[in-house]
Amino acid sequence: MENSISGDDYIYQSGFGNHFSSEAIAGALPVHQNSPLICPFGLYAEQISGTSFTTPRSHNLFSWLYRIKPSVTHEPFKLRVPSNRKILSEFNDSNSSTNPTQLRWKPADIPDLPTDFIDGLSTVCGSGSSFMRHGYAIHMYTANKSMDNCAFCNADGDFLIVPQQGRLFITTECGKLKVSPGDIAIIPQGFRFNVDLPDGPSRGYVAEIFGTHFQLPDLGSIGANGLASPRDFLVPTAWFEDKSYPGYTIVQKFGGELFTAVQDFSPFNVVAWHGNYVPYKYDLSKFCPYNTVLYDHGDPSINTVLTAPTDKPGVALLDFVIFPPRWLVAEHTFRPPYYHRNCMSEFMGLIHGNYEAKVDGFLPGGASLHNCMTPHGPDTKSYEATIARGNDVGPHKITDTMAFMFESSLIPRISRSALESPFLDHDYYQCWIGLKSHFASS
Ligand SMILES: O=C(O)Cc1cc(O)ccc1O
Ligand SMILES: [Fe+2]
Repeated sequence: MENSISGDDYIYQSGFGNHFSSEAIAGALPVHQNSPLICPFGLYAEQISGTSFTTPRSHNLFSWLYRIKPSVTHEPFKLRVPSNRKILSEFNDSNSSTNPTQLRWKPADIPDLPTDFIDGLSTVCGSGSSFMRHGYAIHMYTANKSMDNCAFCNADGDFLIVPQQGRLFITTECGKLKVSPGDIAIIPQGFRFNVDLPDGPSRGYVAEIFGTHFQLPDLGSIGANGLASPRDFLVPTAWFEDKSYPGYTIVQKFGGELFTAVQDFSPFNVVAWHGNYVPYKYDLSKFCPYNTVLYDHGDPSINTVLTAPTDKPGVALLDFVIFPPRWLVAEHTFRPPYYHRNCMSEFMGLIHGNYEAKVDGFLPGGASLHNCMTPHGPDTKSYEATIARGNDVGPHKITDTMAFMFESSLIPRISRSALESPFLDHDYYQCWIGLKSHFASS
């Protein structure tokens, strides 16, 4: 691949789970070995692992980075003051509550004060613990300024970032990712990255998973093709800067706390790398939805983009599911989502447009949480409108919509800041109160 220092910095390699290689300078990757006595161009070899060394090969994740200075070259980590106390990585009585009520949040305002991606992160809910390597956290962010002279490193888990407003130009140790609303980005545990906000005001959602990584769902009887195609996942190409940066700060999230370490050079000094442990992005409009073509409503699992598994087959730590534009064709069928209570817990967000189960109140940038076994479904207005349209509706395409769900088998606790948020919609329950009995026994 061409060096990206001049010209377009955003050159990608494609494929999910490949073992990639990338050189910003031809010849920078050692040939036939990972740790030569002296690496090409005098670079340092450094490995980053995403799984234990002995994880079976099918799931083993690691990359080799060839860099100008190794990432260890920094002053000691110190607890950052002030830390961002709104970020949680374990969930207990002291920081969060259980709550079976249907919860919904209006879109949060973008702050007036200068706020970067790190300071703008706030945990909504989650379960388990980053220390125990099992669990997840759902955060949201609002930000208005680029990260300046600093890089973020999350030692706790992988980030799946869903921008809703404003593009994110993310520089990683493997290269650069341009992520627009409608795209998602995955930054695996441990990678250093910087988020630049070219559009200013930005808002979005983050699912963080502890102890495992995202994979493509099995397709079962769908066959070999469909849903998210491996070739549509884009991985950066090597990009580096050989610059001294006095006071450059690494902000390391470790056990939910933020630590800082100062160094005098850019962490984006990787001239070449190879491996399968990589940041990547995916454009949700590339998703190829499958669905019912005759009658009834398919379960939302049919729209799974990525899944983070547990040890139990078919039971996800966290599924990332989307509700994209698509044709609805089912006959004599209530086409919106059915009423239901789910043993899994459902956090939903809306990237743009409207969601088919809610006529109003669920807005782009907002969120809802329907916890384990909490009843939910279409609001009164969407139920009545669907019934009023009757049976004879024919094929209909729903457009201008992109809702998504983070669905987990672990029951989330809700953070204090989310429950005390001025954006919490205290009247959410009202959207179902008007559902009338249509029962007629004769
Ligand atoms: O609750 C929701 O809106 C998400 C959802 C959508 C759907 O089509 C079926 C089940 C489900 O949980
Ligand atoms: Fe649901």
